[in-house]
Amino acid sequence: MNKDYLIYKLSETVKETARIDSELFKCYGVKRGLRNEDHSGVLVGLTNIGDVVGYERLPDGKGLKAIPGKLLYRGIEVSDLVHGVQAENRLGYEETAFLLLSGYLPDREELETFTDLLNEQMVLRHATKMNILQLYGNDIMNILARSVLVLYAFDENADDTSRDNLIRQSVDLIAKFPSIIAYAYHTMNHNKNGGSLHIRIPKPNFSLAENFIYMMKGSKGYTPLDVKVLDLCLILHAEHGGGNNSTFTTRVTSSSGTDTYSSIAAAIGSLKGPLHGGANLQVIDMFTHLRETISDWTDEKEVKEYLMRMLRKEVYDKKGLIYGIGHAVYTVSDPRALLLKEMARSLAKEKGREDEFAFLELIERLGVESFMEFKGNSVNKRVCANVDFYSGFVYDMIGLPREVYTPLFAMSRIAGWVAHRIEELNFDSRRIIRPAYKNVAPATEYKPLDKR
Ligand SMILES: CC(=O)SCCNC(=O)CCNC(=O)[C@H](O)C(C)(C)COP(=O)(O)OP(=O)(O)OC[C@H]1O[C@@H](n2cnc3c(N)ncnc32)[C@H](O)[C@@H]1OP(=O)(O)O
Ligand SMILES: O=C([O-])CC(=O)C(=O)O
Repeated sequence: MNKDYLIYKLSETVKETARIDSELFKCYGVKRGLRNEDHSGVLVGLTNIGDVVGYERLPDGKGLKAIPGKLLYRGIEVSDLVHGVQAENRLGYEETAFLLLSGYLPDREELETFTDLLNEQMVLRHATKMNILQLYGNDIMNILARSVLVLYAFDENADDTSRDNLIRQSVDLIAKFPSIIAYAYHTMNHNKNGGSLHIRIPKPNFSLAENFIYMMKGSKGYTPLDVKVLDLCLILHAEHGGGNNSTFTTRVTSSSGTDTYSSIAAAIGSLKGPLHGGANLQVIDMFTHLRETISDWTDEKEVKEYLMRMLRKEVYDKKGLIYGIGHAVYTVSDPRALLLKEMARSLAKEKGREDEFAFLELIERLGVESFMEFKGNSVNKRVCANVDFYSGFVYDMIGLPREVYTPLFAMSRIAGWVAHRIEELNFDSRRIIRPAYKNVAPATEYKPLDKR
């Protein structure tokens, strides 16, 4: 048989054999996407780390009430954390990572030591650097996952899941992600576009945010506000409870007892998806498309009509989605998007890009409005802009290339992932995560090869 025909035939067959009638989910009480009928998530675990709040339960099980979103890291509201460091005119990602890992805010001495430790470990050893230079590829999330898997080979205690070792590995990964991503970008840019191969050594006195921009752009390529905004992005993306797709992936893989590198590589793969962390790229592509397609960026009628056509799958990528809008938990607002939007506004002023900011803000407002008109009654859910809505625009204003947008999410979220991995492996009553699937295929008899 022709091999291409076989692939075609398999694909045609799968059309039928991979199909599950949606009615069957109702019939067997199966929660699609581990979500209840009212859109709330099925409760599958307990955690002390992050808390994501988007609705309140009405008394007597009478449904959910949409409320402004709240995000707590170890019991502390993220907005308080952000305003706290801003009031002291400091940067805050290192403190956030410490908080997530340990469960408490570091004192001055602990913070200084932790920051020194991160800076020390940010410098990649020669073999790791050489490995990144050899990793050919078009996607930094993929290169990052492969680099993380290679770190396994350099770790003499890679499979040890004792608490001490997990903490050691966690700090090491938080420190190494910025260098891996920056070097991977320069390697890819060199291989694909003939760009210069910059291998800058991170500076011991820089914050993690500044070191990343420095490794990407050199010492003359950024302003203090760029560093402040990137640090804010890192604080805001660091953790989002146990249920988000990539953290849940970390928890599922950790529960089997696998090594840290395998578990984190899986989480990177999850985060890359366009419905999760990869949405920051989708938003910027959609924004670029709208900038080019909409003739008057202030014409609400023109913008809204186009967004409605997107929802009807008539234009753009014809997937029926407005990227950066909607969330599995948040309803009225995503607190991270609100904080990021205000930073984006200040940065747009500094960079002279206020027109684009105003256009993005209009897309946000009309995107929500169009969604509610188009889907509102059928899905009975309020939507808002999520954290991915403004992040790509912010990175673009800092002058970071689109290839690192989703990796930047990983660079921050690694703190949340490792905190959840440590929790998953350290409670007494833990069990391997192993839910059930109901088989709905009819029984079929085995036939010998020459009777098929
Ligand atoms: C860091 C993050 O991961 S934040 C999320 C980033 N992702 C995006 O921005 C992509 C666009 N948004 C989405 O796809 C979704 O809102 C998600 C994946 C974030 C959440 O999905 P869910 O929780 O399953 O959404 P929910 O159950 O409330 O959706 C209900 C309906 O609204 C639709 N919907 C949700 N968001 C959108 C959107 N942005 N545009 C169009 N339709 C949408 C869903 O497709 C679903 O339609 P259906 O009932 O016909 O199947
Ligand atoms: O919580 C989610 O499902 C997705 C999200 O916003 C995140 O992981 O930051």
